[in-house]
Amino acid sequence: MSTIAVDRETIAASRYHGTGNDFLLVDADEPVPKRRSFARRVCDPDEGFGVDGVLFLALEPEFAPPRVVMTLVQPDGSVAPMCGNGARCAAAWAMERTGADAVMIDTQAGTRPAERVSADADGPAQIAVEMNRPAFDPASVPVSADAPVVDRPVSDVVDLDADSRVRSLDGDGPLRITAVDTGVPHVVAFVEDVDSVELDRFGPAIRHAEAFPRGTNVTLASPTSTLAAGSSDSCVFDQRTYERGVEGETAACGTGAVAIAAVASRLAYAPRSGEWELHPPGGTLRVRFDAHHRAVLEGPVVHETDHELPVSECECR
Ligand SMILES: N[C@@H](CCC[C@H](N)C(=O)O)C(=O)O
Repeated sequence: MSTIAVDRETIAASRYHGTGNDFLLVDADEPVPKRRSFARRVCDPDEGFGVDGVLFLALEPEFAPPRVVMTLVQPDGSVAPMCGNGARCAAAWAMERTGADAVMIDTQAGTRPAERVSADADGPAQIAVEMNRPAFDPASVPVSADAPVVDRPVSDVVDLDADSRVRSLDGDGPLRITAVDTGVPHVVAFVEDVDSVELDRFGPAIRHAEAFPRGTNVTLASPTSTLAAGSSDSCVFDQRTYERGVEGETAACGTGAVAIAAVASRLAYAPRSGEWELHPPGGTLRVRFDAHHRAVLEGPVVHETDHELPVSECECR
């Protein structure tokens, strides 16, 4: 095996989380030539930190606002083009280094402006990031179908066995799914109670369905009382997401939160304007759409710990 010489004994890394979706953040200047094996190692819950991914960040402070190039490498070594909570953590990291309250995040799914929306000394920073415009067309998701997968019976894409069957939101008939791209693909299903679903069985079946040639994240949503009342500009949903690349459920997913808002709006479960409040297990995320139908995702970011990782233990030479 070839060895790339590095003159450093340790790699600096910081652990952040956005609403419980946690990441190790590493400056792209750190000597990590083998990013996939590094990510597999440090994301491992036994040998590493058990985080949901590694964000390699290249800061470009000379611009106004400062820019940061973000690459997310996931626990399975795959690279995801976009990550809502990761982008919010990357923004906080860049803001700490530059003192700026606004930054631009360059992702593989486009450049995303981010800003600090509160500087409350007593609570976590609230960071908002402009997200991709949700797209339902088959080429964007992508879906191997001629027509968009919008409000289709789940049996159109996968044959779930009886134990994994979940009832639809109205409780009458099979589960219905909608596929949407929010920077990464999501399949959204509305159910009566997200906690009643065996997501560790239901998620992988859809995530690996042939209909999704690049795989998909699987997001469940159930409305809380605000939507049931049907009377508010603000809609509140419980959220659970099974993530591609993590191959498991995460405490929160930003692109999933935007996917819920986009699909709820498309299916007329919710008003097309106003603010959505999403409750994943890790906390609260907010989504709103601007005049150009671009989503803005907002929520807390916490800088948890700083680490010096021995190069020799990182499989990164
Ligand atoms: N947790 C993220 C999404 C990360 C990417 C996803 N796992 C994929 O591979 O598509 C978020 O907050 O958006």
